[in-house]
Amino acid sequence: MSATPAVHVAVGVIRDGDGNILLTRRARHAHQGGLWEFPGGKLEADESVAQALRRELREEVGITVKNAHPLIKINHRYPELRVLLDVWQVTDFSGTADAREGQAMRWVAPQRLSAYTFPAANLPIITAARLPDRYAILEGQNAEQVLSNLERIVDKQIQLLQLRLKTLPTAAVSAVCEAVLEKCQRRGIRVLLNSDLALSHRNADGIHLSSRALLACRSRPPHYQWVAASCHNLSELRHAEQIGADFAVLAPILPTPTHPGARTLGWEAAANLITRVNLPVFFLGGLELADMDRARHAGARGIAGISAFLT
Ligand SMILES: Nc1nc2c([nH]c(=O)n2[C@@H]2O[C@H](COP(=O)(O)OP(=O)(O)OP(=O)(O)O)[C@@H](O)[C@H]2O)c(=O)[nH]1
Ligand SMILES: [Mg+2]
Repeated sequence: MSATPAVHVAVGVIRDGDGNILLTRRARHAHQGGLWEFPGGKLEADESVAQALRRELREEVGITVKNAHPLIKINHRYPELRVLLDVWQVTDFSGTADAREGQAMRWVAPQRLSAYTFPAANLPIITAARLPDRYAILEGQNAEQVLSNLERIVDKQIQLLQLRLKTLPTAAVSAVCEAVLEKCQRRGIRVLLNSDLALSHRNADGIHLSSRALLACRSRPPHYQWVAASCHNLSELRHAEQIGADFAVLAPILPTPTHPGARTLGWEAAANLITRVNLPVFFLGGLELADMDRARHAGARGIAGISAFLT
C-alpha cells in the first residue's frame, strides 16, 4: 500500500445564466493531457478549497467566483497518482470566461457533456452536474392525492422525481402512473419508477432500486437512462457504486414523524459514509429545504423528501 497522500484539487463546475457548463482542454504534456476537464488545480499550502478555487479560476479562465457550493468529492487512484477532486459548483461569478492559458474552452449544455472525453475520475462529476439538488418522492393514499401532490411538486419547479406509490391501492397504480408520466413528460420532469412497482419502464426516465432490489443486482440494470438506489449503510452505498448506479439516496438522516423511534444516521455519520464512495448522494429523512446548505457541506448532492417539498 502506498502511503503517499492524495493530491488535493479544487475543481469548478461553472454555470452560466443558461445552465451551460464551462469546459477547458488539458494541455497535451500535462497529466491526463488532451482530455477535457472542469477548470481548477491543486491547493497550495495553507489554502482552503474555496480559496484555491477562487485563485485557480482567476488564473485559468479569468473569472471571479461570487457564489459556489460543494458538488461532490472524488477519491481516485490513477496508476501514477492519487487525487482528491473537491468539486464545487459555481453559480455566480463576475468577468467573462477567457482561456488564460491558451487552452481550448467551451460552454456545454449538461446533457451534452457525455459527448466529451474526460479523465477517468470525472464520470460521477458529470452525473452530479446533470442532477438537480432536489429529488421528490411522489406518494399518496389515492389517485386524487397523488395528482394533487404532483401539482405541488410542479409548482416548486422540481425536475426529478421518484414515483413510489407505496401507499396507493395496487389496483390504482397503473392508471396513476400513466397520468403522472404524461404530465411530467410535458413539463420536462424526469421520473424514476420505484422497482417495487414492477411496471414497464418504457415511458419513464429510469428506475429507483429499493435497497433489496439493489442488493439483488450483480450489474447495472440495462436499458435505463437513470438508475438510482436506496441505501442505509456503507455496504449498500458501495454496492450501488459497484454496479454503476448514477446516484443513491441515503436514509434516514434525522427522525421523522412517519418512523418514530427508528435508528437514524445523523449528520456526522452520513457525511462520513459519503466520503467512502464516488457517487452523488441525496440525503433523506427529516430534512427540509432549509437544510440544503448543510447537506451540501456534508457532501450530499442535495435533499430527497416525501413531504419536504410539499409544504
Ligand atoms: N482541474 C482538473 N483536474 C482534474 C480533473 N479531473 C482529474 O482527474 N484531474 C486531475 O487533477 C490533477 C490536478 O489538476 P491540475 O493539473 O489542473 O492542477 P494545476 O492547475 O494546479 O496544474 P499545474 O500543476 O500545472 O499548476 C491532475 O492530475 C488532473 O489530471 C478535472 O476535471 N479538472
Ligand atoms: Mg488546472
